[in-house]
Amino acid sequence: MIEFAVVYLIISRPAFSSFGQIVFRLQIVMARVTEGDHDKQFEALSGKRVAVVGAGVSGLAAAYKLKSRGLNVTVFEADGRAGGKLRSVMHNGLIWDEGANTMTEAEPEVGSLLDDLGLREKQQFPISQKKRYIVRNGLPVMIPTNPIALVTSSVLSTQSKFQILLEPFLWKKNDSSSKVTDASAVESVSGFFKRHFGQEVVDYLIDPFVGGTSAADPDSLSMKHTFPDLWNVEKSFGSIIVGAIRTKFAAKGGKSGESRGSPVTKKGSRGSFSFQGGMQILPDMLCKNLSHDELSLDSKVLSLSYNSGSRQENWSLSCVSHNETQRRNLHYDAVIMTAPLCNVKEMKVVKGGQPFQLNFLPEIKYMPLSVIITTFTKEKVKRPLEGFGVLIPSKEQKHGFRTLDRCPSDLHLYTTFIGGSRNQELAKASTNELKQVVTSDLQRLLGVEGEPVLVNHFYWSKAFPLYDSSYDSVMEAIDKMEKDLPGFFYAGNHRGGLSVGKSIASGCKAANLVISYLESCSNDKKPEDSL
Ligand SMILES: Cc1cc2nc3c(=O)[nH]c(=O)nc-3n(C[C@H](O)[C@H](O)[C@H](O)COP(=O)(O)OP(=O)(O)OC[C@H]3O[C@@H](n4cnc5c(N)ncnc54)[C@H](O)[C@@H]3O)c2cc1C
Ligand SMILES: C=Cc1c2[nH]c(c1C)Cc1[nH]c(c(CCC(=O)O)c1C)Cc1[nH]c(c(C)c1CCC(=O)O)Cc1[nH]c(c(C)c1C=C)C2
Repeated sequence: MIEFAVVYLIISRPAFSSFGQIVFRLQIVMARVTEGDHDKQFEALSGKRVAVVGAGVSGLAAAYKLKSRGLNVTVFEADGRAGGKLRSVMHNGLIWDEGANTMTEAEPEVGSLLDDLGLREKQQFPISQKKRYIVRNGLPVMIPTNPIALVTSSVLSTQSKFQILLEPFLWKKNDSSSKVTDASAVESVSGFFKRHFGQEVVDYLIDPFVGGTSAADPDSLSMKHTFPDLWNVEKSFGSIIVGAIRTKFAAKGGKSGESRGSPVTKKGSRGSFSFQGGMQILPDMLCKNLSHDELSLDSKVLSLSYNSGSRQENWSLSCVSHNETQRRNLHYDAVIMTAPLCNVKEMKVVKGGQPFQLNFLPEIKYMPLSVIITTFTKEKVKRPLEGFGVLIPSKEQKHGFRTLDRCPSDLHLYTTFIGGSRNQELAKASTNELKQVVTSDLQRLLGVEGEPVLVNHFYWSKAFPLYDSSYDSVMEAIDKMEKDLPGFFYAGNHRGGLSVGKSIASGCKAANLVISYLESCSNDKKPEDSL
């Protein structure tokens, strides 16, 4: 049976707005407070060289932070372009994204970066942000966003609605939690939500949600790694509903207090956004800050070598261009690695002249995904739907729906994601086959007629790493690399979350760790230097 998550998104340009000025002024005030600290850091770090491997959003954010602290950075990118999973296309007046379509500002690092880059005025918020749909009985139904909407919604049966309301009394403990081995650590997302809310909630809310945020299915995903906050809520409160209410009240209580009431929380509350020109604007702006020598495109890192003996530039790195005409060997004081772990595994690492085997890095499963762009003239779409998008639960795929909108006035543009854990084979299908699938779905879902005006296909063979039950071993392996290799730091979407915001935060955290590491190195060397 064909099963996959299907989506479409409607974003209408004229309704986007921006709040650039107010936020920018706030940021200038904060910069003054920290000016003195920056001067000291500049002194301790000047002349230090850091290699950043990968020019995805995590690597570029790390490089931006390091450069703003006065460090010399070089970003190495295997591809001929920067951006990684952020990839926008402009064609005949149309703009679409073949990678991430939107991002949020839940992480404070994102807000600071948008302010610093002057990107506030380019932010675009989709209209009808909260109108998200799932397909039930073949029709799009709006996902309830508050308890009252849940009661009146047709997404769930009355029994499931009662089960949600009574969850504080009815939720079941994880049977395995009492065993000696902490088997609860590998509980699946579906197991966890079934214990709290029942199977229908898993099938019609959780399954489409995880499909639309990781292209995975709830049986394969580890609860601990996919929803760490909810995992901890259960540990603290037992009931998710009780935990959510108490956390919300605690947060409201804190808002009035100066120290806790962060402007970021307020900014972040506007939800998902993109930029005029698409998501690619973000890596493009980050690249603008780097000189030609600081961004080395078409430079695949093949090997890294650490030598503790030398007082400076302990790391040497070799890279090669696509056609292997250019091979270089360069020296650095620290390395931030942001390449996917499957690529790191292929690298040769040497420590103190001896091979440092990376065979402790586990095999990671990756989700393949095809992104299909189709446009239809407006008169050919009989039942247009306004909103953020539609997700199709696995259970509904028996209806044959497998199938996002951002466009000029006479066209509708749909972005359809096909693939994910339940549908790996179809993701690899030909453009023509996928065009038929998408057109047929859009026909049933939105009443489109005839053939699309434009079809564009982009295939990601490894779109997302799967945070499955074995992900603890992945985290342990990353920790081991960092512990055994001084000055080596790992960042990106394999650690702490898949989203653009979390990848940026991960890059910024790695940059902070590099700064602390280099400061500690320069402190250690001072007495020796004075000899
Ligand atoms: C189709 C799709 C849709 C998505 N939608 C969203 C969304 O709407 N919202 C959201 O928040 N997130 C979304 N995401 C997730 C998000 O885009 C990514 O998780 C995030 O951009 C990853 O950034 P990164 O820097 O960690 O990794 P990447 O972007 O993967 O960057 C890693 C870089 O390392 C380079 N590299 C690899 N090996 C080497 C080497 N040996 N030497 C040098 N360079 C190397 C790669 O070429 C790549 O450019 C989506 C992802 C995909 C694929
Ligand atoms: C298969 C459909 C997909 C759609 N987007 C993605 C897939 C796989 C990829 C993706 N989208 C988001 C993220 C970040 C996740 C995170 O941890 O924040 C990723 C990796 C953003 C996102 N998409 C949806 C939600 C609820 C979120 C979280 C942020 C937000 O609330 O805005 C749901 C969703 N995904 C897609 C659509 C059309 C859709 C809503 C109906 C496409």
